Amino acid sequence: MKVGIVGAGMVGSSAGYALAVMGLASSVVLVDQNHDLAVAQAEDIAHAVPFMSSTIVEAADYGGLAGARVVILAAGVSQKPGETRLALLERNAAVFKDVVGNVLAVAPDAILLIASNPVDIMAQITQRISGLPASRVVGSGTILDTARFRSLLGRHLGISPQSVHAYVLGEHGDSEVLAWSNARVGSLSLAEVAAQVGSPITQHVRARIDDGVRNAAYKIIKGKGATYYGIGAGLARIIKAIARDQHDVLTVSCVMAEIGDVRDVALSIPRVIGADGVSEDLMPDLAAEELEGLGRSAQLLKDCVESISL
Ligand SMILES: NC(=O)C1=CN([C@@H]2O[C@H](COP(=O)(O)OP(=O)(O)OC[C@H]3O[C@@H](n4cnc5c(N)ncnc54)[C@H](O)[C@@H]3O)[C@@H](O)[C@H]2O)C=CC1
Ligand SMILES: CC(=O)C(=O)O
Repeated sequence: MKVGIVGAGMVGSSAGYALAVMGLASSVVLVDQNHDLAVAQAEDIAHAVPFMSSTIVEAADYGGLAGARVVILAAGVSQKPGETRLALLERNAAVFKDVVGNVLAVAPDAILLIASNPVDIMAQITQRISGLPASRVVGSGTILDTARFRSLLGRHLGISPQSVHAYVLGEHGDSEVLAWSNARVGSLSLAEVAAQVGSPITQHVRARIDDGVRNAAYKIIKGKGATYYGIGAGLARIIKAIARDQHDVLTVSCVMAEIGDVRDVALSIPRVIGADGVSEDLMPDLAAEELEGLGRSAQLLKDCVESISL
């Protein structure tokens, strides 16, 4: 399977690296307006391949994306320390006006996997520009926030994050909702497991984990300028579900006809994803305050998307 990546910066190259070392694609093609950067990233990643897989990694112009089953869109600007994701909207919307048309001109059948921020709104803009069905325009959404939540819960409990089933919903951003009420570990409720391992989820623990998830990007960007390993692996995980038609449940962002009182908005809930993109939305049963938070998140995203003229 060929995977294209537009935007060969930190996020795009990290996704390319993850795909190559995991051997999830037969070919990865990097495209960037800075062609020299794309060439350098492709070469560097290609030098990891002999240790891990047989993926062919190349840089190209848009023509090189012909035949790609999935194209990751990671082009545009990223946050400076202290800047919100929403502050990037106008600049990245302008970038996508060119990028989406260029991709579809050569890869009309591809699934578009959006990473650029603010990712929910960029996914919605991409769907509008492309006219593709929502199922084929997939934002990475809260896949990364969900991983952060599982990582912190797992660390608190002394249990592998892969055995923690907990989701972050709504915006990939400040208004996101940690779905504590239906978090499970193995097949047990979080409270049961926490009691059995002697690590209760007190209000203090909950606040610490919430802060660790919600503000992770701000802290990492302050420390090293950008986040990229987490999302690189997250994008590769979504592509694994597509490449192997796994029908996995992942929190990705897609335009939904309605959520609560808000119509036509992209945000994350658990969704089934396979070879054709998203096939099902799985709306979880939430506590009242989580449902209210999700409604506020949806309304905020809707207001932002309406503020942008396309
Ligand atoms: N969805 C998520 O969970 C995450 C999203 N991001 C977002 O991903 C995006 C990329 O971040 P980084 O890779 O760190 O930025 P970066 O600055 O390292 O890379 C962006 C690349 O886009 C290229 N680019 C800009 N305009 C272009 C155009 N018109 N055509 C082709 N290429 C173009 C630039 O030349 C640059 O190489 C940002 O919007 C960032 O906020 C970052 C981390 C996590
Ligand atoms: C930058 C970003 O969106 C993140 O790391 O969550």
